Amino acid sequence: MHDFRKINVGVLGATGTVGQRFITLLADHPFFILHALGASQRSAGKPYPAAVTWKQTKPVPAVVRNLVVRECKPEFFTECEIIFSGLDADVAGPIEESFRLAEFAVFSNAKNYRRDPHVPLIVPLVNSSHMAMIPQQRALHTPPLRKGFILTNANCSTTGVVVPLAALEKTFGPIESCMVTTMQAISGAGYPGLPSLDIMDNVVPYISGEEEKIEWEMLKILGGLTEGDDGNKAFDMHAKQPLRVSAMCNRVPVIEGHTECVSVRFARRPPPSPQQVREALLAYTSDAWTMSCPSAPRHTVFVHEEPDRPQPRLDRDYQAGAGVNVGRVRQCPVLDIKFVVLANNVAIGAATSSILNAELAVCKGII
Ligand SMILES: NC(=O)C1=CN([C@@H]2O[C@H](COP(=O)(O)OP(=O)(O)OC[C@H]3O[C@@H](n4cnc5c(N)ncnc54)[C@H](OP(=O)(O)O)[C@@H]3O)[C@@H](O)[C@H]2O)C=CC1
Ligand SMILES: N[C@@H](CC(=O)OP(=O)(O)O)C(=O)O
Repeated sequence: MHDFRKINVGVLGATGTVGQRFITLLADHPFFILHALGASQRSAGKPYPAAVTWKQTKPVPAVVRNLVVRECKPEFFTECEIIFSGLDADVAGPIEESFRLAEFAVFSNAKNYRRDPHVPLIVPLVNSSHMAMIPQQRALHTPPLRKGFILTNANCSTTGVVVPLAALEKTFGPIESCMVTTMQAISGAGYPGLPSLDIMDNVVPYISGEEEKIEWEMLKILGGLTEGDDGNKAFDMHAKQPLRVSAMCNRVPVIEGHTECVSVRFARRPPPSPQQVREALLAYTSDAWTMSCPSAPRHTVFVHEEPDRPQPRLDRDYQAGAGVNVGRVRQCPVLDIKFVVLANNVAIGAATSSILNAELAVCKGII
């Protein structure tokens, strides 16, 4: 474990589903000190416990009980260096930009900057190397930013798929095709989720914008970084080996934990066997683990052998929801291999990923 000075951090969207998980995970963190909380004007000015509808299984941590919620403006967060954003996407764009321009390191959960060619879209268990884009992002500003940047995590369902796919590509080379069908938990919609009469005893086969996000974000995350002739790194989104992705997204009556059925076809022929795939998933270790990031899971991918696992209620909190669960690895008669993924949408699908991204930035000397 590195010997770092502790860093003051702020959480924007602190009263939301993701914000509450940020607070739970940061309450006693070896690198970070929870220093300031931000939310809307509806909540600003109130002591945190009065502003939030607390829905975590642990009580409101002592470290935030006496914090007063602030408006999400840089001038109210001056003692912080790092900002974690769990803001609603409707407002995240300009607010996160204001913090970047004010020289804060912004680790965002929102979708707003994921497609920006100069913003790293990082799943910390997969592509931390994309942090190499940060100096170029800073240089785009006049004058160049000294410390500020925006770095985003991925959509929670994208995260669940790209972790096993990265493990498989590392061992077997490029994947040509991927079909994914999701069964997404209600908490993915943010508090209060869907009306009970819409989701109880029901499945909703539509989540606005979700399929397009997954189909696009996977290419940026699994793509490489190429050095341009002007020394600028750009994203090479599978230009050489086009990965084709098709996603079908559903909302199901589960509180937390996204389940995803995945089928893949490898470029290499013959493809690997199910047993070879299981071994590659088990052997895969993330940079976050090798760099001793405190929130990194020991098993990046936990492979279940039982025929009826993983299941959200039983498996979503394994390794504090920081790893990804895979089960039912088997031959696919249409593509090559198919399996089931379970990712905790609020942990590795959101807050844990952003915290791991910040831990990696500290371990890499970027902060
Ligand atoms: N839930 C999940 O599983 C995942 C969510 N995400 C993304 O993370 C972000 C947060 O999601 P989630 O926690 O579910 O959303 P919630 O709706 O639960 O929380 C939204 C947060 O944004 C704040 N907010 C709303 N409007 C404003 C404003 N005008 N100014 C400042 N703050 C504002 C709210 O504050 P207030 O309480 O005062 O209204 C609240 O703290 C979203 O972008 C979402 O897409 C990403 C991955 C997974
Ligand atoms: N949209 C996901 C949650 C999420 O990841 O959102 P976004 O891609 O906007 O960060 C869901 O509803 O389950």
